Amino acid sequence: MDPSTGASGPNSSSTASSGTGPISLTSNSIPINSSNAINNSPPQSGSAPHVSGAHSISAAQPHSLPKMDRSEMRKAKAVSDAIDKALRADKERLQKERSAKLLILGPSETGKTTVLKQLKLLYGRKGLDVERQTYRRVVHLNAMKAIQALSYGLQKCNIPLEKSENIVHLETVMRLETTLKRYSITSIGFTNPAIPRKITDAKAETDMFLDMVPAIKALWADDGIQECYRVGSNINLQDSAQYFLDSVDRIAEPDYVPTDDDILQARVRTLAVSEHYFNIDSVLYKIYDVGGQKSLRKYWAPYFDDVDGIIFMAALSSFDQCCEEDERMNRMKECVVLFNSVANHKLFADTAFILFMNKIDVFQRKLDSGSLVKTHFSEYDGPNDYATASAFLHSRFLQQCKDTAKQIYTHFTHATDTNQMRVIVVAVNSIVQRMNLRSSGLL
Ligand SMILES: Nc1nc2c(ncn2[C@@H]2O[C@H](COP(=O)(O)OP(=O)(O)OP(=O)(O)O)[C@@H](O)[C@H]2O)c(=O)[nH]1
Ligand SMILES: [Mg+2]
Repeated sequence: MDPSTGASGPNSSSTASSGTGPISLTSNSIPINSSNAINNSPPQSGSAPHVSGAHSISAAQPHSLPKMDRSEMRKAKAVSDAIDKALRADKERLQKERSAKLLILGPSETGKTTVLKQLKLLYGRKGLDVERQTYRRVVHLNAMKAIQALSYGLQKCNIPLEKSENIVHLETVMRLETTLKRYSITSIGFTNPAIPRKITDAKAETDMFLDMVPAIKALWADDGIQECYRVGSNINLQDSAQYFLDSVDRIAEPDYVPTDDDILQARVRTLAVSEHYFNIDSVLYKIYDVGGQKSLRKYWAPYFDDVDGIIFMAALSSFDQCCEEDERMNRMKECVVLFNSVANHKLFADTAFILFMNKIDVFQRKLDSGSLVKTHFSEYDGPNDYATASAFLHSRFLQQCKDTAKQIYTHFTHATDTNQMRVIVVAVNSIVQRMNLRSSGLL
């Protein structure tokens, strides 16, 4: 698959290519409630020269100027402070005028937090450095969960192990089930010091992982497990399974530090809505990442007011998966239902609506390994190739819009690919800005 660059248009789609040249965007990622949220932004044109002029009053005076007495100095200082204050207010007002609120919505595991990580990488001052060390344990847990899911999948799909001597490893992995359940990784457990120590004890997790390394390596090399990886679409396996299982030696190194790619591949379930600030092309974006599980969707509504843009994430690769919460429901069909309720929401009538058909790489891999779209969408009678099948699945979403004039901008995305996301974020920014100008009557 070789995605080609193209501008996205209303109710049409595009896939941005990797490797496009650098972009000239200034960037800032500012933590919530940060008092320097505005001050850290680049100065607005016209304000800086006045600020320096105002400050010169309290600096040492040149000899040629008449001397001021104390009361005159105080007055001058008061005037200077007042000018500073007015300039600050002006700067904040200008900043607010060039700001946008963006929600990232969609079901669980569609890649919402991954897009946010990319924004941190592309526009954050510290990239992913703040969380890098914490991800060490996440990576170890992800690798253990991956081999565990494959071991259970082996039984579910009735596939025998290639080497009988690996049975002992299979038993080791199965025995870990209850232990691993305790170590469920969520965005709350990830950051909340109030969570019981056992769950946040990174050393215990890493030790457990190191003990399991021989079992993980032996099982991952077994043809039975490999077969299960190829054919098991419903064994609850993370998309990053292969990435981490191929990297076991590297991530088991004593001085292992997660790379940016490791962090993008790592899976942490989001439980609480989080707010993030980014300065993209001099526009201050307030971006919300939400938890996509069904039980968490009731927490989305309070954020629906005054939204300038929505990125709705759908996983193209979920066409052959069932929902985690309800095994009888197809994941993509459930996603289409959710899309219907968001796209037709009355509060979003004038909101820029961007649909990310994500995980194109996993989708391609599934088609290549013989998973048939027709098996899950009986009305589909086209060939099982990327172009036709993705267009069909995309049309399921577009059909949901009751307002036929509503513009849905689609991108076919690979959210773990930073080069592709760099191009797509620029396109999203321009869509949101265009919609803003239009709704304020300036376009
Ligand atoms: N291969 C591949 N993996 C992806 C892609 N996008 C996201 N992932 C992986 O999918 C997993 C889930 O992604 P998240 O960003 O955590 O999903 P989410 O939508 O935030 O899920 P919730 O927080 O539960 O709502 C992670 O392991 C990501 O690395 C993609 O385009 N390709
Ligand atoms: Mg998330």
